[in-house]
Amino acid sequence: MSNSGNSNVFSWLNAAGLSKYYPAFASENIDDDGFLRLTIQDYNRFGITAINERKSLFQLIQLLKTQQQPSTQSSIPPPVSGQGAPHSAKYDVVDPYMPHQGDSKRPPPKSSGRPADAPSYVTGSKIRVVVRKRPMNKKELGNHEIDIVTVDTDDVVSVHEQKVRVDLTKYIDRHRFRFDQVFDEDCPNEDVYRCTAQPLIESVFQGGRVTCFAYGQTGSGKTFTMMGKKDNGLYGLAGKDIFQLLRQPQYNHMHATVSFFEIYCDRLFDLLNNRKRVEALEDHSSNIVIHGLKEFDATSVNDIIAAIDAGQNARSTGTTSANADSSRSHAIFQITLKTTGKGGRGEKVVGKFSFIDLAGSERGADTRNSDRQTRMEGAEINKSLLALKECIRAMDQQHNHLPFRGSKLTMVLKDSFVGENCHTVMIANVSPNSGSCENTLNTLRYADRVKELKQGDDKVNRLIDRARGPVSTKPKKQLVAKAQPKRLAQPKPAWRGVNDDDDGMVKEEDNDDDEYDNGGDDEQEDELARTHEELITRILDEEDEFIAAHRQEVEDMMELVKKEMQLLAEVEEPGSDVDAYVKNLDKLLLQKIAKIEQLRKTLIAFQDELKMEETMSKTRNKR
Ligand SMILES: Nc1ncnc2c1ncn2[C@@H]1O[C@H](COP(=O)(O)OP(=O)(O)OP(=O)(O)O)[C@@H](O)[C@H]1O
Repeated sequence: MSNSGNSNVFSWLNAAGLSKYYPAFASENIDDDGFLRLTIQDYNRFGITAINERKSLFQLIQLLKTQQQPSTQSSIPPPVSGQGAPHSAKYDVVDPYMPHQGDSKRPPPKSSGRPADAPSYVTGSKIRVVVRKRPMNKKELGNHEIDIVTVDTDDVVSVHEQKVRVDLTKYIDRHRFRFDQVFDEDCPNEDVYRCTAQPLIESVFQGGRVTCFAYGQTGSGKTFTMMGKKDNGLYGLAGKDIFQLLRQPQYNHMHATVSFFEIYCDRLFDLLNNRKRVEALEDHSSNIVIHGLKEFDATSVNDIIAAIDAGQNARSTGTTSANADSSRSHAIFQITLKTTGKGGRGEKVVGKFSFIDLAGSERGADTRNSDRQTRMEGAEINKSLLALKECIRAMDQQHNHLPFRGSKLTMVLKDSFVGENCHTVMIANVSPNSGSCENTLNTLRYADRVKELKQGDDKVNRLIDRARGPVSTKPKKQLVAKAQPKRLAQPKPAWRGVNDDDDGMVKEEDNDDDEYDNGGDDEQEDELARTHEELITRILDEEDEFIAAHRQEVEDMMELVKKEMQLLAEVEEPGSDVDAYVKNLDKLLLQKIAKIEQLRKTLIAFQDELKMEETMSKTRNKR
């Protein structure tokens, strides 16, 4: 087969107003003369019933155009997304576990064709991974970018990557991933909520810890999903259901509190208290307590909206320019249910719902940036996303040791990973435009990795066990770094993808051998990247220590200055002992010199680390 006709395909489809079908055409389908060779899948996809092996693109365009007419009484299903069921039915879920939900007329969810159609948390798994595609925006359409992401049946999402061969011919590399659920660009927040967070609300009243992450590149729709417009984001929708349940008599001994904080460069800032820095500390029972974090009582969804507005405002109007960009920090909004103690005393936490709007996933790749602050942010984001994946894995596989100390993000979420009644939902948001292809693939690979390790997947568990050896309480940095693709700082390599095969079947592709069988250059580069990222983490820790040492030095100096003033006052008294004055002053000056020298020594060591980091960054960029 030839692909010479393929270069014109896009312009033909574009001219016919059908450019969105372009990703569906693999180059192999086009003959020299512009005829298509259609597979059985294509027949199904386009609803072609006449068994004719060859069909001209023109004929196909006519067919597709006919299908697009709203008035057409055709029984042909829509060709690209939402095949089979009309869209409104596609995401509607009647959740048998939520009797308060009300609308019993809703049709059942579209079958995925897999045995377990019930939510995964009902079928035993503690994690559920879904993908949400956002619509193309005006800018992307204005730039004539193509929508390369299609949402297929059976919860499969496909990315049609445009590639060029060495002989400069173009072709499409199609990557397919299957998730628990995939939402297309027309799906409203309410449906995403109904299929992800809502079925877990009641478990929070039963002592559960539920965590809902929005993951994806900057601008892919994380905030849109979490916040929505007014109160139709996941935060607000969950709030509505929580308060509705709180009004029921069996829960009248409970009340809700909210807190909102962000993690920037491994440091915590309270978004409901002027972005004050707060600390995550481990108490004597190994619980993580966020010391100084403000919690506010919430009695209605309006309180939730007000808290979110205040927090978002604090996020975008922060005093430092660096962390003013929300895509560089993780935002954590928590609704905690507590028993109401007498006179406000003796409160006990019943359950907690945590929503996390994660930092832009592509920021983790910023470890090669020329600006040190950006490199630091990138390294911390990378570290936290890797640690998060490790913790979700450990939780789902019920490992005894949870590597929550791998980052502040996992540390503050410790209680959401341990215990029987913990559930996690990850919403991987993707942008549809061709310019975001690499980031979209990275997002899907990361999410795929989280999903792949769901409990019960014996084959994968075996792979992991082989790679891991004994379980440790620290994240396997070496393993993680080795698993990085050539662009090391990307959050996730293609451990396993689902690719198209000739027969059109979705096939699983194990790339596990590649993880451990890199070439020498790759290994060297991995090693360098790992050392570099470790150095960045160390610098961040040392920065805190240095600032603390400097503060201590200033306080000590003030003490010494006070003593000097005392000496001055004494020496100015008539008949003062000048020998004692000189002796004591000398002592004080020596102490001051010692303090300054000590601080300077620390400063020089810190400076050396910064220089080393700069050199490493340059070396990595040259490679
Ligand atoms: N499903 C959707 N439907 C309609 N518009 C959407 C959807 N998802 C995102 N958008 C729009 O796309 C833009 C980017 O979305 P959003 O700000 O949520 O991205 P983000 O991933 O949170 O980015 P950042 O990491 O910068 O915070 C916004 O203008 C938003 O309104």
